Amino acid sequence: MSLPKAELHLHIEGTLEPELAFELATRNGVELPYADTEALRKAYRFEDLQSFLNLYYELMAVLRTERDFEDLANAYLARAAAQGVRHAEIFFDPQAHLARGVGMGTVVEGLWRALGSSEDNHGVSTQLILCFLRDESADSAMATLEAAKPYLDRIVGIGLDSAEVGHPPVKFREVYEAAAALGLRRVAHAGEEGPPAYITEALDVLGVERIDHGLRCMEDEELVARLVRERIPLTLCPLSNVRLRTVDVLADHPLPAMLDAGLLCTVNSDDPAYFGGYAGDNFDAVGQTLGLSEDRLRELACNSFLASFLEHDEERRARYLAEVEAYEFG
Ligand SMILES: Nc1ncnc2[nH]cnc12
Ligand SMILES: [Zn+2]
Repeated sequence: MSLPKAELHLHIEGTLEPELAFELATRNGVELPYADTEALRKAYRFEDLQSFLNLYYELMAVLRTERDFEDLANAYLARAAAQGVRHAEIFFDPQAHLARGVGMGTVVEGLWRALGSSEDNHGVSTQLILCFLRDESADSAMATLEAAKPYLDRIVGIGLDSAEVGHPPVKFREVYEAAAALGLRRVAHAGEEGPPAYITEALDVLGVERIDHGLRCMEDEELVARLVRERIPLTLCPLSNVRLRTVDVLADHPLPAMLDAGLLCTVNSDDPAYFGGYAGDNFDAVGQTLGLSEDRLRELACNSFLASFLEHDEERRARYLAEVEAYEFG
C-alpha cells in the first residue's frame, strides 16, 4: 500500500534480504552455513523472539565495511519508498558489530552514505536511532554510548532491543539518563514478550517518549488508560508479531481493539526481510485481515507522522500529513 507513512520501528540489520546476504558474503569472503538463498529462507521459521535473534545475529557476519552498510540501507530505502514510506527513523545495533571488530565509525558512516542522500535518491527523510542490546550489560551500553559520541550529529536518539524477558528497563537507568543529558530522544522495546510492567518502567524510569511494540499493555486496563491519556505512541509490528508467535494468527491481532481504546498506534515492519513484509505490506495485511476501514488506515498513517521526531521541521510534518489526507485508495 502506497499510503504515505513514516516508519518508526525498523531495524536496519533486519532488512538484510537473503540475496544481499549472499552477495556480501561473497564480497567479504564470509562463509554462510546455508547452501543458497532458498535454504536460508527455509530457516526463517521462528518459535519466538530468541530463535529469530539467533539467525539475525548470525547473518550480521556478512556486514563488514562502510560500503556494506551503505548498500544495506539503500536497499531498504528503495523498498520502503516504493511502499509509501516518506520518513524513516531507523534503528541500528552497534554492539552486535563492535563485538565482531566492526567499529562504530564504519557502521554510522556507512549508513550515513545512504541516509545523507536519501531525500534526493529515494524521497525519504531519515533519522538514526542507536539501540542498546538489553541482554548485554549496562556497562557495555554505557561504553557504546561513549563510542557514539563523535557521531551524535547523525543520531537522533536511543532505543533498547534484543531479548526482553529477564532484562527489565531499570537495568539501563544510568545510560538513559546519560543519553538524555546529551539531548538524545528516548524509546525502548517493551511489552513485546515482556510483561506490561516493563512498559510502565520504560516510561517512569527511562523516560521514553514512545514504546516499541507495547502489545501486552492490553493486559492492564490502567496502563492502557495512562497510555491514552498521555498520548504515548506505540510502534506496532503486526507481521512480526505473527512470525514471532506473540499472536497466533493475524486475525487475532489486538490492533483494532487498541485503536478502539484510543491508543496512538502506528504500524511498522520491524525486521521486514525476516517477517515477510515491509511497511506497506503490513498496512495491506492489517487492512485486509483485520478489516480496517480507509479512515482507520489514514489514522494509522497520520499517527506515524505525529509520533515521529519531526518537531524540528513542522513544515515537513504538515506536508506529509496533507499527503495522507489527499491520498486516494485504489
Ligand atoms: N522484534 C525485535 N525485538 C527485540 N529485538 C529486536 N531486534 C531486532 N528485532 C527485534
Ligand atoms: Zn523491534
